[in-house]
Amino acid sequence: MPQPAQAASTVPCRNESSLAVALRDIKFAYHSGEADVIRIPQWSLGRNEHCFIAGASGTGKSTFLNLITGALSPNEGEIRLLDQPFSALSVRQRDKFRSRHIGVVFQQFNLIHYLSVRQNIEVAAYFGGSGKELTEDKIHALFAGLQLSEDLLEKRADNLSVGQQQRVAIARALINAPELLIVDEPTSALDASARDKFMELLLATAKASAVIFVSHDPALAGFFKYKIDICDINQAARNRS
Ligand SMILES: Nc1ncnc2c1ncn2[C@@H]1O[C@H](COP(=O)(O)OP(=O)(O)OP(=O)(O)O)[C@@H](O)[C@H]1O
Repeated sequence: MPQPAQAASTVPCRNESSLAVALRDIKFAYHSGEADVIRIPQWSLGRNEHCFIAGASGTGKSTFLNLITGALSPNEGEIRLLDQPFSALSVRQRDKFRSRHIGVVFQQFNLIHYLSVRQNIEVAAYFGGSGKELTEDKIHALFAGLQLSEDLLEKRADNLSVGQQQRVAIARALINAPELLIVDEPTSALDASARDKFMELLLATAKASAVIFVSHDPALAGFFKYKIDICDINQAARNRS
């Protein structure tokens, strides 16, 4: 069960090599000449640390996640992931880095609906460089950890319940044992007891990864030691509100 929510806390500073994410002097606007949507002088997350990020609509949570996954590039500043200069990599290098080191669970899960569950996971494993034999073992372990029946493996993704899709999306995100897991508001379709169970499974399965978890739902903050409001780190949102 979640612990009661505590006051927002930031992740303490560490030396660079122990960090999963390090942001410095980040500025981002969607169009040149427009006001910045993101302005973060400094923020970091240690390896194996799990951080909950809340924030009102429009304060830049999705933009922040897109910068960290490399879907967007900062106009200024540096993003280092796992002690690598991620934002300075070419698009191709960034794609490769993402496949190998970052797992993402999207709000809408983004499973490939016409592929089977197994194929969805194998595609991620292929791009992440995991071997086929290893992948079978990992699927087995992940399905056990996430309490998913292996009978689902040959089902098409669009024939799953929402709860099953969520857990398959986590299995897919974790198949390459990513050092960094990014989760964007995945519990909105669940009732309170299913949501708590989901959180427990997710965080236990991702124990060895750094996790950034974004949600509107303050009830989920209690699952995390570190919790912040995006406005605590994003000066652009703070100045707008
Ligand atoms: N593609 C885009 N082009 C221009 N502006 C955008 C674009 N996407 C988002 N914005 C703007 O950037 C700001 C931050 O949006 P973002 O989606 O990151 O917020 P959010 O905190 O994730 O919101 P929500 O909780 O509603 O999903 C908003 O003012 C939004 O209008």
